[in-house]
Amino acid sequence: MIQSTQPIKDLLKVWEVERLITPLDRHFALELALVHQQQLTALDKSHSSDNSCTQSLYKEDSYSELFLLTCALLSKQLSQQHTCLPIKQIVLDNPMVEQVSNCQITCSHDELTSLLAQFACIGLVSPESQVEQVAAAATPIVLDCGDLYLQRYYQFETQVSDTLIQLSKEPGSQVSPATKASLDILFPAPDDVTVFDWQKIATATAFSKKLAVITGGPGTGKTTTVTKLLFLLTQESPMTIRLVAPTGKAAARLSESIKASKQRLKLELAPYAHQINLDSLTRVPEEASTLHRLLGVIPNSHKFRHHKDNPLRLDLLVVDEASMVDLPMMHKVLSALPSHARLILLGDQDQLASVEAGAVLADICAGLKARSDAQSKWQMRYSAGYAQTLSTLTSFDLSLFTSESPKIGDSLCMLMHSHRFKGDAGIGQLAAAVNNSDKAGIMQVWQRGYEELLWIEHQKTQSGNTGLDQLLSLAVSHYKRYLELAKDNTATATDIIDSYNEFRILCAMRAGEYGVDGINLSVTNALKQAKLITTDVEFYQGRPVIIQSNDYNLGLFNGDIGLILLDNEKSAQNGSVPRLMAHFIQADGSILKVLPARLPSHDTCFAMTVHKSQGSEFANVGLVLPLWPSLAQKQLLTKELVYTAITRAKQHFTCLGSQTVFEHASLQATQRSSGLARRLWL
Ligand SMILES: Nc1ncnc2c1ncn2[C@@H]1O[C@H](COP(=O)(O)OP(=O)(O)OP(=O)(O)O)[C@@H](O)[C@H]1O
Repeated sequence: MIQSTQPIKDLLKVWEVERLITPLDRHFALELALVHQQQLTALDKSHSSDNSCTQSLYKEDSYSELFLLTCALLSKQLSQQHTCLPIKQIVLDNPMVEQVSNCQITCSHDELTSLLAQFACIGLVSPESQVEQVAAAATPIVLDCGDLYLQRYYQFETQVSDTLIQLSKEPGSQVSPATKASLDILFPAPDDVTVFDWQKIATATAFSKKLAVITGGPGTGKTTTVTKLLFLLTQESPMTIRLVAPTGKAAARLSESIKASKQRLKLELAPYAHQINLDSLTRVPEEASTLHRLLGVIPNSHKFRHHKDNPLRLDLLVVDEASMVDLPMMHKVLSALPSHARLILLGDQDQLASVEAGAVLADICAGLKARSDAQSKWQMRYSAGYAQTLSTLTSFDLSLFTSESPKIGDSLCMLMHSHRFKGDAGIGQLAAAVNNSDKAGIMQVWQRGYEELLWIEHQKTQSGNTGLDQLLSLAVSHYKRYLELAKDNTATATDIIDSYNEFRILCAMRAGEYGVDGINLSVTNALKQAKLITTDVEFYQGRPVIIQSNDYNLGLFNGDIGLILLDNEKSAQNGSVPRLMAHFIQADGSILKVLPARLPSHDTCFAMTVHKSQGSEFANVGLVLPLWPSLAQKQLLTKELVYTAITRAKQHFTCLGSQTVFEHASLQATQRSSGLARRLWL
């Protein structure tokens, strides 16, 4: 059932050298092969008199070879952020997808599935088996519905889906005529009665359900909706509410948005002060923290203080930017949730999936699409009974959106109208066309010549790339402002950081001339030429830094961005000579200062990856796409990546690229193998 030019053990080394697998993948496969061998030896001893065909069959070398190959493929799959390996996706005549195949699996996918199901190291999940039984069997690998999992990921996925399903079945607050009256005040009837106010429907959902997932693109009103909901809830009874986001930057932005939203709500509700208790607006929390902080980091440990046996002390948890939350983290959050607590997930399901394994938010929303392709439209999926409840509460007839198999559909709400982008504005149009993989639409938007959009074509000549030069001039003109402000002793660190955040270059990848490394170097050189940086020392006034690893003791986390600035404040206090410190804005708006020498691993941050930009927004964004992407780079260029980059921009979006690469990326959707959508929706 397996043919190869060399033993798989040797091929693993070849594949590692060719970077088809990582050293970790090879190590992992060899370790599991060892466990397999030990189990065979144990079986051998216990069945020394047993001559059954199956026993002898599995001792054959080719079976061990197949097992070793399968383990390497599974590990590779996990390294690429999938949570499982669907056996049907294995390319039988070239499983490692080499230039020239060195090994083939000579049986069909079905035969392969049946074979793998019989390995002692692989636990088979039958329709009757319970999650606990599978865990108790403690096989390192699990085979469920044709998908192979590591036991750990299988547990994460099944427990996350079980908890979400359970939460979606439970009620939130009791609805009453007073709830309807308050909703009517919070959301005045639209002029056009045929237009549904999905914000009102989402608020009613999150009020009456224990789980609410409110998704939508930028500016669709997720924060506005959740502010109104929290206001409504605080009218009812006191509640401990916590607001969190995956990164410090996203938490700070959530805090800012809630504050602004509360201000707007106060003005909007002023005429109704005699009907609704405005005082409870002060009880709506504004402070947001990171998920790490919420769960309680234990220094030098990967475990958190809060977990199943020491749950969080809260009644309602709001998680913003949920698309950035990976499967293991979602598992930790759900495990730490006390049994009475309610959960609201906010996010944009079309954004890049999390940096680590899984695509949890996209999987949660997957059931609202008839098909998995980009053109398929979203459609709500309410149970008939709940549609009726929502219709009564909101006065919108939701009977059109019912389903005979709603599953978790009652807990979902999708906001589709962006209030940030004007209907005809370029950024919104381009983001929508890319999100729909609409090739003709993308071309039309670029050709319309919107003031908000600038296309720069790579123009490679013998002496350089004039396209890149144009982007660098743009970068110099933007970064000049904050670098000059940094020299002004009267400017505060917050002012300087705000000015720096007006512009950012985003790259599709890290390495290469057009990756983060190359572009950071080019921008630094351009700023030196413009005399805006006048030193070669590592830490200079105004150097932007991005943290690359978590340092729980310092309170700095992967992706945090700060500026090296003179600590004028301290010197004004004690009269000392100001010294350079790294300044970071915290989620609560305060500044964290760290000695540059104490910073954990970090890089310069004139340019950053699109991945790291999630949860942030900038007035002006410049996206850099590679000129001639390699095959591996092409796989990373997806519509989610381009969409995320475009939607980081509030005022101007510039792209340095070539038309073919932009088009290729916009037409390619991210595929993350996972069984979560199936568990939630089938
Ligand atoms: N129903 C509405 N009518 C008019 N303007 C609205 C409405 N809802 C939201 N807005 C405005 O749209 C802007 C974005 O709203 P909000 O911050 O709530 O969206 P969001 O989805 O949370 O955005 P982001 O994706 O940036 O987090 C705000 O200026 C808000 O005042």
